[in-house]
Amino acid sequence: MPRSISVLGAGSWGTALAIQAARNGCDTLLWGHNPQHVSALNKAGKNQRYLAGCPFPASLTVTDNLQQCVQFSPLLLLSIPSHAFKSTLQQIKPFLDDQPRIAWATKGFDNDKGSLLSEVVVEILGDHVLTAALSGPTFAKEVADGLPTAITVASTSQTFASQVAAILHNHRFRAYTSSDIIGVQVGGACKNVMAIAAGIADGLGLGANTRAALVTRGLTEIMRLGTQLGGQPDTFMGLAGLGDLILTCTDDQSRNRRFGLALGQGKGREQALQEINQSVEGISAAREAYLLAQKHNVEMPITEQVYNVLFNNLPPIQAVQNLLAREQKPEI
Ligand SMILES: NC(=O)C1=CN([C@@H]2O[C@H](COP(=O)(O)OP(=O)(O)OC[C@H]3O[C@@H](n4cnc5c(N)ncnc54)[C@H](OP(=O)(O)O)[C@@H]3O)[C@@H](O)[C@H]2O)C=CC1
Ligand SMILES: O=C(CO)COP(=O)(O)O
Repeated sequence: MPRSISVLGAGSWGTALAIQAARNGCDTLLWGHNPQHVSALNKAGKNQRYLAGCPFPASLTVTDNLQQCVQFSPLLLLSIPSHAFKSTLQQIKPFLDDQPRIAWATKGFDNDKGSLLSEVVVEILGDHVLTAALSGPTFAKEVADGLPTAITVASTSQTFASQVAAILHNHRFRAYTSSDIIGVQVGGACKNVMAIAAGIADGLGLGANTRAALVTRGLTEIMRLGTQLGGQPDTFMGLAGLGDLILTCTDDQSRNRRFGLALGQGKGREQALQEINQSVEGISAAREAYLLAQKHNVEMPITEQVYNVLFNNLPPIQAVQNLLAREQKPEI
């Protein structure tokens, strides 16, 4: 496979992944949907809006032309928010060749049907497409700054997983492979809901014990849903599970955690979103995970409380009380 990649989505994560691939000797084209933003990126040689202070390597260029981007490389990496995932696939479909290779770093579910993004790819493009999902504890800024990071690339094709991983892997960025594309996607989508929960608890000033309890019990319910959907238990103990859960529940670089913090401090949903002014994937993920849990009869009490705070105006402190009022039971 040629050493080239097209990255779709010029936000913080798409830009960081494009920088990483380009640094790794890959010809890289980054697509952004906003022509003014793309022109500013090309002019400045960096993404001031989303990744200030991280200059582009020479082998990275930016375009607003989707057809050009799709035809630039046989490997496409989507890093757009989940709400735009399906519509972007519909837009690229006419430009694809007969053996598309699609990877994505988006963390979330389909915002209409709650499907996994791998199911959306099959629905829109067919089941002949080679697919891979990237997930793990990876703040964009730290990757762009070249700080050591590890990620999981999951595909049902070991060969494709290795090809995608090789484009990104280097001495500062370890790209592991996995065959569990379901578990990796569920871990990445659901940890954002737990980061909102942990943020709410910290915003309410509930302390370190509460946070650790939420992370641990959060992992339990993510595993319940993930294994019910076909994921492997071990995946949830790995980078795309526990690794990313710890990262986003405990560090204020996480937008989901900061959103929860704001809610816990008494701010409204719209004010919190405005202050963050970037993707907060845990909001739609809370709704989709809650509905999936109902559909599959999976117990997800933390997700349910986050859903009620976000969509039924439940006061955050009442959500905590509801969790604490649950019946006593065995841990495992
Ligand atoms: N940031 C991170 O550290 C990480 C993020 N992720 C995941 O990556 C995905 C992307 O998030 P991230 O880059 O952080 O988000 P950002 O909020 O940083 O950027 C979002 C980008 O998507 C663009 N966008 C919005 N709507 C559309 C659309 N309809 N079509 C195309 N582009 C659109 C935005 O453009 P505009 O500026 O015009 O709104 C912006 O460029 C999410 O699923 C996130 O969970 C995963 C790992 C790490
Ligand atoms: O997914 C991420 C890190 O792995 C980024 O988390 P936030 O979207 O909460 O900032």
